[in-house]
Amino acid sequence: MMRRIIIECKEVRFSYERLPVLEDVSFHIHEGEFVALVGPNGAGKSTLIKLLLGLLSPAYGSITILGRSVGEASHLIGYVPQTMEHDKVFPIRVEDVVRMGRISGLSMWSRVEDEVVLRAMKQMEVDSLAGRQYSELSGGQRRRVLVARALAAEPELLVLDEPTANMDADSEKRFFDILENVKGKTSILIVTHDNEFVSSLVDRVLCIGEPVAPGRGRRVVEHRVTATSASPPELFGGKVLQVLHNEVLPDNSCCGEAEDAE
Ligand SMILES: Nc1ncnc2c1ncn2[C@@H]1O[C@H](COP(=O)(O)OP(=O)(O)OP(=O)(O)O)[C@@H](O)[C@H]1O
Repeated sequence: MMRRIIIECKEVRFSYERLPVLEDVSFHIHEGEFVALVGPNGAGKSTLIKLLLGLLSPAYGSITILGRSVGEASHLIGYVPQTMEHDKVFPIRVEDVVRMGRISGLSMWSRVEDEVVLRAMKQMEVDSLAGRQYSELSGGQRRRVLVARALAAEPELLVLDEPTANMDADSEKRFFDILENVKGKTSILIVTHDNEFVSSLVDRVLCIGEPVAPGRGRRVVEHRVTATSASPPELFGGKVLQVLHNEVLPDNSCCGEAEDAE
């Protein structure tokens, strides 16, 4: 049995007016997979995320979420943006921020809703902060609360855009340690430069590579993180990457130690 494909990009091409950004981008993310999206500055990571969220539309190709169009199914994605402004004097408790992830929870308070909110807070280890004011938290704690809010919506895919940007090394390590609680339970796509921590967590890496030809858009190359392959040498946080080609994974092949691709 094959794992469910949560999101699938097929031959996607996108340009901003005359600036080609992405071309022939094809990949998919399976249920429970933890995938990193990496690439040099300006390569098109944010553009790809906006395409997945339906904020931009491909000029060519298609993106589907559980077989449905992005327009129909973008609510199945829980998105945590890189920066989120907050009103420093607006009084709101951590638990209420997380509860905002349950849109129906605001109108229909029920025990099930409470359980989902509590579970999301526990997953991100912010349950002990539930009664604290959001504005009084550290940057790292706030970031975890926002991930908990996204998890409270029980998304099929959690998209995190550079979640550890501007965090100190300790908070960053704690964030990735805690994110391990979520691994395997929700599919995760993380945009990151933090190769060292992520290499121990991710199943696959999507690298936005070189333009397909001078003056054209860039392609995405898929890799699987594996410590066992003899070559190529160190490429990603001390682990070895193996190039994959849109491989459909069998049911038991992700969320654990990576196995050989071919
Ligand atoms: N709204 C826009 N209009 C025109 N060009 C844009 C727009 N947004 C981004 N670009 C350009 O598209 C290219 C890809 O940008 P994008 O923000 O997707 O890259 P990125 O990989 O997320 O970069 P970074 O790592 O610096 O955040 C860049 O050349 C950027 O200048």
